[in-house]
Formats: sequence, C-alpha cells, structure tokens
Amino acid sequence: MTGSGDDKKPPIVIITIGMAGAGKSTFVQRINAHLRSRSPTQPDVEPRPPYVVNLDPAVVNLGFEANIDIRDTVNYTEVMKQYNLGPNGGILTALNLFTTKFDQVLGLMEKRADSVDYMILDTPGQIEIFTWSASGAIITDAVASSMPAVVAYIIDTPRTTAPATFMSNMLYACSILYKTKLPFILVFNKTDVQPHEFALEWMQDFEAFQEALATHGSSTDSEGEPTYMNSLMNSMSLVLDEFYKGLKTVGVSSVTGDGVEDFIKAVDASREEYEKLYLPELERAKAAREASLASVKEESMSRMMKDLAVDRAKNPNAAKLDRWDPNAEEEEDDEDYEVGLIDRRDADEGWPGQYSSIVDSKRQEDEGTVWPRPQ
Ligand SMILES: Nc1nc2c(ncn2[C@@H]2O[C@H](COP(=O)(O)OP(=O)(O)OP(=O)(O)O)[C@@H](O)[C@H]2O)c(=O)[nH]1
Repeated sequence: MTGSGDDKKPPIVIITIGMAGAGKSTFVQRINAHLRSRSPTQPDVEPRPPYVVNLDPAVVNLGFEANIDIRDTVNYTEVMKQYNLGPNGGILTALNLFTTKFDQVLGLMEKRADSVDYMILDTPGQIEIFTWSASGAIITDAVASSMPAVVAYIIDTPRTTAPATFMSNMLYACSILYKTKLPFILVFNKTDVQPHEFALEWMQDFEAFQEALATHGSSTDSEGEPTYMNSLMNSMSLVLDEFYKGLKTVGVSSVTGDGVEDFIKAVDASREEYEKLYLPELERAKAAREASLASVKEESMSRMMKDLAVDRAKNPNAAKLDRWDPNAEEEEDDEDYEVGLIDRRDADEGWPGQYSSIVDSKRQEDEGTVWPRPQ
C-alpha cells in the first residue's frame, strides 16, 4: 500500500481504546516497535516509524517516546490540585484543556502526514473518559475528518472468558462503533495467556454462545425458570449477531508480538472501508449541514427583504431621510451607557469559577518546549 513514491496516501490513524488494564499501552508499544523494525507490507522499503500521540495524562511510565504527549502540555496533578478534583475528574479536565489546543496537534499531525504511514492515538486508561466525553468526540471527529481513521478496541482476553463479561465487553464495543461509525477492529490481546478461539466461536456460532451461557453459572432460578440475567443475555446476543458482521477481529499478544502483522493487515483493509463507507457519509453530512445553513440564510434574507418592503410601503419618505450625514455631530461614546456589565479583565483577582488556562500558563513557563519530540 503506502510507499515512498509520489502516490503516497495519507497515513491512517489508529485510535486505541480499551478498558483499564486491557493492555493498550503495551499494545501501542509493540506496534511502535514492529513498525520501526520493518515495513510490514514492503520489506524492501525503509522502515517508517509511526507517529504516536499520547492522550493519557495520568500514565506514569509510557514505555515509549510519544511524538506528542499530553503530559508535556497539561500537568494532571496540578489540574487536580487547582480544581480540587479526584483522579477521574483530573483526567477529564486535563483532556478538556488539551482539546482546546487540538487544532494545533492536528496541524502537527498533518505536517507529518507525508513521512509516515501510521499514526497512533493512545487514549486514557479510564475508557469512558474518552468514549463518552465531549473532548473524546471532538478529538475523534477532528482526526477522522482530516485523515483515514480506525478504532482498535483492545480486549483483555483472559478476563473475557465468562459469557457475561464477554457480552458486556461486546456491548461496550458495539456502543463505540455506533457512536464513532468508524472502521472497527476487535483486538483480543494477551493471547499468550488465553487464546481467543473461544471468542471467535461465540461470535460466529450463536448456539455455541447460548450453550456457554447455559453451562456457566446458574441459568435457571429455584422454580426452574430462566433467570432474568440469562433471558437478557439471550436476547442481547441476538442483537450482537448483527454487530459482529461488520467487524474485523484479530488475536494479538503484545508481549510476544504474535498476531501483530495480522493487525497491521486489518488496519490496511480498514483504510478502504473508511474511503468507501465513512468518507461518503462524512461528505453527505457536511453537504446536508451546508444545505440547511444555506436555507436558513435564504429564509432570513427573504424575511428581512419582505419587512423592508412593508416598511417602505408604509412610510416612503423615511428611506429618503435615512441617510448618513457627514456634517452631523458624532454620537456620544457608549462609555457612559450603563448596562450593568462588569469588565472582569480589570479585576485584580479572579472571581469564583474563573477559568484559568493551565494549558496556556504551562506553555508560557515552558516557552522552550518543542511539542513534536525528536524521533
Ligand atoms: N501476558 C500478557 N500481558 C500483557 C499483554 N499486554 C499487556 N499485558 C500486561 O497487562 C498489564 C496492563 O497493561 P497496560 O499496557 O498497562 O494496560 P493499559 O490498558 O494501558 O492500562 P491503563 O494504563 O490502565 O490504561 C501490564 O501488566 C502488562 O504487562 C499481553 O499481550 N500478554
């Protein structure tokens, strides 16, 4: 696919999402090392390291050097102290602050688009902070509308062997798929500890999953009736059957590197899916938005013209009088006009709830910080 010739396609952005401890950071580290060691599709071409963006402000040891790191811009512990927040609130606020600067991050990513084939976003460990926050949606939409993108949903395979856990993980993945509408890869991680074949079987064979449900734990209550949980999961699995059809699935061990090449192939295939399905949908939504804006504009314009016509018909002399007279005295300045506004900028101290940009203050202190790190 991508190469160093003139036909260079834009890089594809891999957005890694997963429950805490699923192995996202280890996975990103493995993909990073793999792409640095050789070009997966063209072994004779110089290896091209991916461009990595870390969006987890709370990660202590990343294990690799990110090109852009949220921790260089926002000090997460300082955010917690200043805003009096707990860990999750601190991560969310740090991400919100960083999102206000995301246009700059995107600018840097776009600048590097010619020299990389893959870009990776590592997201915060607390999955809902990225998947269900406005910032996460803004970042995902901004990235996906500027370059091809794919979601890699990392699953902790050894912890997903119970049918109920498997189902809740799949439902979560399903909700992310419908929210982002991006090409989606289910990555069953840690296959060195637990092979993922059981999951493939459950996804392909509805009856096998029903059987696992029936044998795992008690599926009937004391009166021999199916338990509420069992009935719920039975119906849910029917819903998920449809969801499985549009998915790519790979088994990976981030520790041994097993299956990483399959993952890269799935990413390459997702580029086509993005171009065929996501891009036309994005353009359709953009055209619909522009059309609705144009019709609102046209409607307001015609309403205003109608009002003017009525006005003129009622009072034909007013239009003639309504002219600017260069000799007339200037109107008094608005300064004395009391409207009860307070100019907060003149206040010596902040007021309760005042927004203080930690991003800006940190940037001023670190004037010498260079965002994209050296390779
Ligand atoms: N055996 C095995 N362990 C793994 C694998 N991938 C990750 N781990 C381990 O799983 C644990 C969690 O991995 P992380 O990479 O920190 O997981 P994370 O999803 O980034 O976790 P957060 O920091 O909470 O976001 C670590 O102890 C890793 O060594 C794997 O493929 N096989």
